[in-house]
Amino acid sequence: METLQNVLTRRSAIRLASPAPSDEELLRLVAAAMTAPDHGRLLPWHLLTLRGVAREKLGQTYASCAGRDVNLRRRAAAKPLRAPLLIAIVFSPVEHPKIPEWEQLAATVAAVHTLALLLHDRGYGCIWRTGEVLEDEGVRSLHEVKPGERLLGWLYTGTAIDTPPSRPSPDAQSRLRAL
Ligand SMILES: Cc1cc2nc3c(=O)[nH]c(=O)nc-3n(C[C@H](O)[C@H](O)[C@H](O)COP(=O)(O)O)c2cc1C
Repeated sequence: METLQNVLTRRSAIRLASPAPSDEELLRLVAAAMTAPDHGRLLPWHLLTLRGVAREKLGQTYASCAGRDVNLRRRAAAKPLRAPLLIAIVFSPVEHPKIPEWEQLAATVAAVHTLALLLHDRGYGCIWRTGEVLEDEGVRSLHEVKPGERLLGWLYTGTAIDTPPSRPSPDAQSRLRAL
């Protein structure tokens, strides 16, 4: 796909079904996403894939965050099952004399968005999902998030079921001016 076309047609996909990329295909895409700009080449992030039972485990952890109400717990447990593959994003900033944490976060987001564009290029859909559960100790521990690291959410990944509603064209002029 031509780059401009890729960027213009990428959308967050809310409803996702199989197929999702295999581990092998995903590894190739992650290798390509690692070329995103990254001051100092610190690669201050890693990804975790959750498929099948791992998604169910995450659902159970969500349910325990949802309180006692059975319906709320059931709904929470089903959330990670909305896509065949969840790619968890873990931010691992390092102490660096010249590269502050915000730059490391920027590099991480650049890599994640590059991955989203590459998934789109391969015909897959995804959506970056976050929420209060990111701070939950059970969720952090399931993802083996260490002190000083931060779980940034998940790329829910698969094949988009719906055509997304159109979005307004961005008003680029309001965001770009000469000094
Ligand atoms: C850091 C980040 C977190 C996001 N978290 C959520 C989320 O929790 N739930 C959700 O529905 N969308 C989430 N999104 C997706 C945005 O809602 C989506 O990108 C936005 O609505 C624009 O839609 P588009 O990607 O189709 O252009 C997130 C996006 C980013 C970049």
